[in-house]
Amino acid sequence: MLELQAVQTFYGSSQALFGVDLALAEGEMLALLGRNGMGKTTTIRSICGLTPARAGTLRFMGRDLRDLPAFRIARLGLGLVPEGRRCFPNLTVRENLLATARGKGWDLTSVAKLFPRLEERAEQSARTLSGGEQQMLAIARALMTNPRLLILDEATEGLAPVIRQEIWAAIRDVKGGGQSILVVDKNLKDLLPLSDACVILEKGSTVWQGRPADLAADAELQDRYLGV
Ligand SMILES: Nc1ncnc2c1ncn2[C@@H]1O[C@H](COP(=O)(O)OP(=O)(O)OP(=O)(O)O)[C@@H](O)[C@H]1O
Repeated sequence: MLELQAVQTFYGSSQALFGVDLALAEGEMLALLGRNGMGKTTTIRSICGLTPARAGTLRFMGRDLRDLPAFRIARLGLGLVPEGRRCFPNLTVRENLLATARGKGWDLTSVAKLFPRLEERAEQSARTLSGGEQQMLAIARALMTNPRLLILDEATEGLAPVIRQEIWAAIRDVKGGGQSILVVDKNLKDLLPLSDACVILEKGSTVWQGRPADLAADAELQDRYLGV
C-alpha cells in the first residue's frame, strides 16, 4: 500500500532524511520507531507532501507521491493525526467532526461509539477539552475522512496513563476493523503487540526493519536504537 525507498528530505539546506525505506501492506499496522530527532516526523511530513522529499521513491496505492501537492496526497486517502493534536478550538466537538466528514464508513455515530467521551462533549467547544480528549478528537477527525491509511504521530505522548489506555483500546478497535495504520510512538509495550511490522530510524536512515516479536525479544537492539 505504501512504499518508501531511499527517501531524502531537507529543511532548507539542512538534510534530515538520508535514506528512509519502509513498506506497509494494506490492513496492517506499521510502527515507525527511533529516538528523538531521528526523522520520524520528517518521514511522515515527506509522505504527506508537507515537506516534500528531494530524492527517493514514495508510492501509495500504486501512485507516485513525489511532486504531488499535499492536498492531492491527502485526497488519495491519507488521514494524518499530526503531533500536537490540532483541532479547530472555537468549533464544537460535533462541528470539528463534521468539518472533515467524507466518504462512507466512519460517521458521527461510529466515532461516538469509539470515543464515548466525545459524545458526552459534542456541544462543547474543542478549546475546553482536556489534552487527552483533544487527542481523541484529532483521531476521530482523521477517521471521519475515511482514510485508506491512518497516520498517527505520537498519539499518546504526554497523556495520563488511563487516557493512553483508552486511546490504545480505540486504536486496537480501529485496527480490528481492517484499517491500515502508520504509527509513531515511544511506548513499545503498548505499541508492539498491536503492530504487524516495525521500522527503526537512526539519524535519518532506516537501520532495521522486522517483526515486532523479534524487536521485543532483542534487548540489545532496543538499547542500541531506542534506549534513552
Ligand atoms: N522545521 C525544521 N527545520 C529544520 N530542521 C528540522 C525541522 N524539523 C525537524 N528538523 C530536524 O530534522 C531532524 C529530524 O527531526 P524529526 O522531527 O523528524 O525527528 P523525530 O524522530 O520525529 O523526533 P521527535 O521524536 O523528537 O519528534 C532533526 O535533526 C530535527 O532537528
